[in-house]
Amino acid sequence: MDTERMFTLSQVAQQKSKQDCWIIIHGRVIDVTKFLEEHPGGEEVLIESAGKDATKEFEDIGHSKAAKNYILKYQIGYLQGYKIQDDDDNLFTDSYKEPMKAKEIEAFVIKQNSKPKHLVFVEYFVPFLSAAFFLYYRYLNGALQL
Ligand code: HEM
Repeated sequence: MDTERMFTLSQVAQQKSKQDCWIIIHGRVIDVTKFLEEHPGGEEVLIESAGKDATKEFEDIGHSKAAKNYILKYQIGYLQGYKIQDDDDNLFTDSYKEPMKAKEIEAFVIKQNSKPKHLVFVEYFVPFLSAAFFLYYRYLNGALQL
C-alpha cells in the first residue's frame, strides 16, 4: 500500500459517502470504507466524520493501540501540508505490519520460559523427598534414643 501519497483537504472532503469514506487522523488519510461495518463504535460516527479531520473525536474516545493499528492498515496517504509531530512514531505502533513476527517471538518466549515436566519433578519433588527422609531419619534416631 502506498502510504506516501499526498492528498489535499478538498480531495479528502469529496470522499464522504458510504461508498467512499475517507477521514483524516493525525495528518494520515484513511480510507475507512471497508472498515465501516467493522467499527465497534458504529458506522454512523465514521460517516459523520467523513471527508474531515477527525483527530480530536478519535482521541476524545480514548481509542486503544489496536485502533491505531487499524489506522496503519487502512491509511492511503498523508494530508498535504500537514506538519508531522515529533512524537508521531509514538502515536502509532508498526506491529500491524508484522503481526506474524510478533506472534513468533511470543511463542518463542513461552517456549523458553516453560519448564519441561521432569525439571519440575527435580526442582520440587526431590527436595521434598530429601526433607521427608531427613525428618524420618531424625525421628527414627530420636525414637531409638528414647
Ligand atoms: C480510522 C479511524 C478509526 C478507527 C480505526 C477506529 C477503531 C475503533 C476500534 C478498534 C474501537 C474498539 C475500541 C478500541 O479498540 O479502542 C473503536 C471504538 C469506538 N470508536 Fe472508533 N475508530 C475510528 C474512528 C472513530 C471516530 C472518528 C469516532 C468518533 C467520532 C469513533 C468513535 C468510537 C466509539 C464511540 C467507539 C466505542 C467505544 C466504546 O464503546 O467503548 N471512532 N473504534
